[in-house]
Amino acid sequence: MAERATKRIKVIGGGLAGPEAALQAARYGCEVDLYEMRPTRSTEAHQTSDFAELVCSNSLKSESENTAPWLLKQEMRRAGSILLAEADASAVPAGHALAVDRIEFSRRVAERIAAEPRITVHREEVTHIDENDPNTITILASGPLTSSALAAELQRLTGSDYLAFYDSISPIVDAGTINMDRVYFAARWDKGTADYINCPFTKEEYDVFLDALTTAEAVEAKPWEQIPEAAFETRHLDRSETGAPGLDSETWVSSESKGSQPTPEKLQYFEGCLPIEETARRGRDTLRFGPMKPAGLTNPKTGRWPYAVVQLRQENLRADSYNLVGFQNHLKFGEQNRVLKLIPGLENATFLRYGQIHRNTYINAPTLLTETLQLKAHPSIMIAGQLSGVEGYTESIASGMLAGRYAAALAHGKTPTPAPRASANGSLTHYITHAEGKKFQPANITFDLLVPLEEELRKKVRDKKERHKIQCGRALEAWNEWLAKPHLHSAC
Ligand SMILES: Cc1cc2nc3c(=O)[nH]c(=O)nc-3n(C[C@H](O)[C@H](O)[C@H](O)COP(=O)(O)OP(=O)(O)OC[C@H]3O[C@@H](n4cnc5c(N)ncnc54)[C@H](O)[C@@H]3O)c2cc1C
Repeated sequence: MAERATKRIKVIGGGLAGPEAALQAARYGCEVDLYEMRPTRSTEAHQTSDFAELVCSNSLKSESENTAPWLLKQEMRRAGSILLAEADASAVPAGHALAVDRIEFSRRVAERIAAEPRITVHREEVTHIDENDPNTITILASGPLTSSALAAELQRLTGSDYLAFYDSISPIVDAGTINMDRVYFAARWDKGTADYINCPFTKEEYDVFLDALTTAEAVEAKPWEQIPEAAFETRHLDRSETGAPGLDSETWVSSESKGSQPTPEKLQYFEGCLPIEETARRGRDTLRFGPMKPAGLTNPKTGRWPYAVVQLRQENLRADSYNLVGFQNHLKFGEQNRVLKLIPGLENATFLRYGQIHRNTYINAPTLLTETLQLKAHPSIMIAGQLSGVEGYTESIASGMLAGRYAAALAHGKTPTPAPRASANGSLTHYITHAEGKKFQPANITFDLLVPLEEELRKKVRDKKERHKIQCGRALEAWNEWLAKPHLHSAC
């Protein structure tokens, strides 16, 4: 039984990081107030008032052993991440990836929160944070779509400007409206189970589709999409879903640009992270070698790879809806309905959701945050989730998990010990707190962030997979040691 903490924990945000932080802090004996503004006030992307709503894809990325997303999840499982456990319990078939039934996932998280007597839920927008309250540790986990009043409050506290960048949503199609005679199930290179529906194109079909896509009408930029006159770089981050084997069928790519205000005609996009129509404009074959890559996807009807392919990934356990992998876009809904129906097999499709693009907010963590996710200027305020500069569902949950544990230690009058640098969790934190402030970009977990192998070992082990295996082994060892440290247990 955990001993009672002397300070309360206030968690702002009922998305992914917030509930995980709240549940962790409660588990370690703290009284927690969890604030969520929905349904009173919603964001541009959320559609429900549920906790832990996945606003876009339903994938928590790769489960392939010795990949970076797998490593992060393994560490989280060992540390007892509550949301990841509920994600595991809500899993749907998705080849090498962990994808979840989003409704079931949210329902389970809500159940866990309701069952925790130490958590009090407040359905209200937080617009003020008292940095001088000696009795409260605040975890700010209000996400990439933090309400503007709270963003202004954050600016007051940090004294620095916030950033805006763009992020995209792929369309979802009603499975019952897919013409199954024209499509086929297959796993790329026959690796894993054949969970993806593939829509095969001939050259003629591809040409027609490409012409329609590149000339379709785009949405005008809304006020919330405008990039503010940022003090440092403005950026765009996007996901390009590839479905490639060995990957988690989802690769987030980012790059940066110095931004000026976008015009309605032309939003600023970044190399390697474009909406599908922008990628298509790069060249007639760009899609065929990118998100519409047919390699390894043999069509059983022809025995050959098609000219190009659109992959559909299962959305929920009932398998009654699928998302169009990599088809985030910024087209008008009517135009999407017209253009996407040119995809073979989707000629009579009903789209349950169209692609969209949204503003995101995050802080300049290298300047503002300590390795235990506390604001340097106000140590009783912590930042977790996407707002802290990590990128992705799993990374946001991981960050909430760490914040909850650190906050619990602080509430018990202990000094939290940061996650070890060698671990995936520690590497993510190390990245956001040590990257160059001026060029800071949010990041997913990748091997680039982990401690590299010594030069000698690198030369000896030529195979990349083998090197990754060694890095994962070292990370898990360091993580286990950290988990076993008494300072964490003394907080419970
Ligand atoms: C449009 C979009 C699509 C994305 N798609 C993906 C994807 O497909 N895959 C992926 O891995 N990542 C994706 N991300 C990135 C990121 O993983 C998610 O945004 C993730 O939900 C971040 O978790 P979080 O807990 O930090 O924030 P959120 O999950 O957004 O939770 C923050 C919560 O805080 C609440 N809130 C905001 N302001 C206040 C306030 N003032 N008072 C009280 N409550 C407040 C919000 O209502 C929200 O519920 C996407 C992001 C966006 C914006």
